[in-house]
Amino acid sequence: MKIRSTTEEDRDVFVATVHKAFGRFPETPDEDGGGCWWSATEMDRNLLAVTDDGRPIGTAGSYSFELTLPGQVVVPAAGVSAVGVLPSHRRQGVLSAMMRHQLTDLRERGDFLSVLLASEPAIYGRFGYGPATYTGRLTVQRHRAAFAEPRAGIGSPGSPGSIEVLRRDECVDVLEDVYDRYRRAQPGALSRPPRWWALRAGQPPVAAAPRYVAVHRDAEGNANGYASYSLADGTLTVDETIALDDIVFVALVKFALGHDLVAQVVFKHVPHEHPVRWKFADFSAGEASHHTEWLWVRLLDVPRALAARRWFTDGEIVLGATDPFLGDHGRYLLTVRDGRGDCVRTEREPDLSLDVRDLGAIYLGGTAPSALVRAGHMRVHHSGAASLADRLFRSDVPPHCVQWF
Ligand SMILES: CC(=O)SCCNC(=O)CCNC(=O)[C@H](O)C(C)(C)COP(=O)(O)OP(=O)(O)OC[C@H]1O[C@@H](n2cnc3c(N)ncnc32)[C@H](O)[C@@H]1OP(=O)(O)O
Repeated sequence: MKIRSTTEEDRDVFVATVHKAFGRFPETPDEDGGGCWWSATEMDRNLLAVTDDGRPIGTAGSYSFELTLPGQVVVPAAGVSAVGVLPSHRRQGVLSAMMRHQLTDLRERGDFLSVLLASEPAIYGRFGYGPATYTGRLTVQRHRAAFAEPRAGIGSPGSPGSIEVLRRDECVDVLEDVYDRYRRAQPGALSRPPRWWALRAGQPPVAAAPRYVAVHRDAEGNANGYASYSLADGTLTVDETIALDDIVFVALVKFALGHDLVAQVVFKHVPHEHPVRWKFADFSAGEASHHTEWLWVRLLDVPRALAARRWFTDGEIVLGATDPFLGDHGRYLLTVRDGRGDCVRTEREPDLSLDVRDLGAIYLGGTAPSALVRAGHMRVHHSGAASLADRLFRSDVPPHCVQWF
């Protein structure tokens, strides 16, 4: 078996192989490639595993995304996707070989972070990825959806905005623009490169499936939020509610819950701790479900990654980090002053010892280090180390990602 990089000429064989691995059939693309999740794949970043006589048996791709870090820092991140090994060739180390090849390639390209969505959570920890953002659904029965008066008087119904209902195809430019402004301010969010919108790749509302979109505008008529939705059998399902502030978010939630001929509204991608649940007079009006990890993060260069994000508490910590898959072990001194982190290798004794996968999990501030200490995955070397790490690694805004890739 050998692993090789692909070019545009390999697109058909790459697409056929990944579909065979997933047991699915490639949809026939329409004229502009609409609706095919794989259409935006970047063939100069992909790998193909082939047998000695040249038959393809495995695939691994990566997109050139941007990721927003705590403190609204936007950095490049490789979005690993389209990973598959033919059912006839599994559990023989093909994926492990592709992961090693891919991580080495990404480092050589200068990437210091890679991210993915895992088809099964058991797969990627061994390769150094940890779950860093979480998502869930909020289902609200309309008859229970009375709103509480804001006790501080902020965000009351009179917010001077308007909503227009458009078909997805009538407002793609608006969606692209609002999403882009949203994701730059939201830790954990990924870019949706223009190519994704042009090719209608991914899932709705990027994919061209029929959708209505409630576009929210401010008093000057500038779009500052949207909710893309569909309605079937009395359930209105919102794919994503993207808002530039909380007042717009609530306006879109109210819009969805005000829709006639609807018994319940399912809001996808609303994390369980989202403040919108406090907006209901009955706290339990919104039923949280489908809580799951979403974006997995892998640090490819620990000092660069730690120096890239912003920090919200001054202090210093020594991390003893092991990277069993890439055989890279080290002690790192992180010093935070005025929001900036400086990270260097050190000989000092660690406060905390951890696997690089757990560093990926805590990196965006969405997983508390103390949870991983309590789970027995991180070792503290003195009694204050877990709370020190909790204070340091938290994010100003909880990380969240709605992008599917
Ligand atoms: C980011 C994405 O694209 S997610 C999509 C991932 N792809 C899929 O889910 C498609 C269907 N599945 C597959 O194609 C394959 O089963 C893969 C890609 C998940 C695994 O490929 P393989 O070549 O079989 O993996 P490989 O043999 O290298 O396994 C390495 C280790 O991971 C373990 N492993 C691999 N897949 C799984 C799994 N699904 N669940 C649990 N453990 C797994 C193996 O047991 C092995 O463990 P070991 O080192 O202790 O022996």
